[in-house]
Amino acid sequence: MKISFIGGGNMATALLAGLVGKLAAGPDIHVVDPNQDALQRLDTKYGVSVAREITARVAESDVIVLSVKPQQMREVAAALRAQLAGGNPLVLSIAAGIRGADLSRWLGGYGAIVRCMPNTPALIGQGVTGMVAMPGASEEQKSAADGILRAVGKTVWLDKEELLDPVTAVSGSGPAYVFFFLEAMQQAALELGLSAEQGRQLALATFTGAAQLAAQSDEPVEVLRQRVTSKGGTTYAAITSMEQSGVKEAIVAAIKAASARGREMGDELGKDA
Ligand SMILES: NC(=O)C1=CN([C@@H]2O[C@H](COP(=O)(O)OP(=O)(O)OC[C@H]3O[C@@H](n4cnc5c(N)ncnc54)[C@H](O)[C@@H]3O)[C@@H](O)[C@H]2O)C=CC1
Ligand SMILES: O=C(O)[C@@H]1CCC=N1
Repeated sequence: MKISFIGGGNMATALLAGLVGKLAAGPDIHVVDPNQDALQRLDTKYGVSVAREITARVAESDVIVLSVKPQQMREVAAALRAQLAGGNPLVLSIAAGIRGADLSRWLGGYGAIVRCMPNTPALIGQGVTGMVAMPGASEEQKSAADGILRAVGKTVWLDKEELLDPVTAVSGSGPAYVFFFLEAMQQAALELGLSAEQGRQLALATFTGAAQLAAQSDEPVEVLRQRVTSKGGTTYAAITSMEQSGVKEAIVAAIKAASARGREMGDELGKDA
């Protein structure tokens, strides 16, 4: 498979890590980014072909991954539009918020588009990606998109594009919530007298172990939580404190705020001047 990435930043790097040597050889991957340092890093690490601007080379790809910031998508689509004339590669957008209809319009009515929302654990092959296809994407192209994202983790297909904003809020942004919770656990460990290294080991192993236990269990997470919580014991003290502080409500509100922001970005950035 020949794949081009427009934008060689964090997320493109995470995807490349899983793809190179599996779905595509280094030289069959082309990365466009104005940042010479980013290109140099990717070329050295993966032996990909690189360029600072979109050229005809991009149109020779089977799949073109749009991995720039949402705010750069319109400008990138305008530059890509001329190169797409006559061809039919799959355009795979990973940008938060940007809607398929807007992207299609910016690309001159182009139809072969799949939108997806990966997350950074893709870097270690443990990502999860929500995906939705626009009507002009063929079954073969959907399957190619699925293969690319499965090379870096799991995929979840959606039948409504609106659901990508909730997916962005839950799993796209989700690693940041986990890191935030880990930060809090590590801070508490330190304040209670453990060393930074001890706190890091205890917090990380607890998070990984509990997540794997939940994934392998048939029981709801609520039941698993209750099993840790002896009446009047230490966990009870902690959960009671969290309930009194409204922690669950705050997390639900935060994730809803992320979803609303995705929708708002779609409204703002999709508007034609
Ligand atoms: N970081 C994350 O956890 C996730 C990010 N995303 C989406 O991925 C996209 C990229 O995000 P990041 O990789 O975090 O951003 P980033 O800032 O690390 O990467 C963006 C790259 O695009 C390059 N760029 C800027 N203008 C360009 C142009 N005209 N042509 C080509 N390249 C250009 C920049 O030099 C930079 O290397 C965003 O749309 C974001 O919504 C999706 C899922 C998760
Ligand atoms: O924060 C953001 O907008 C992007 C999308 C999901 C993760 N990072």
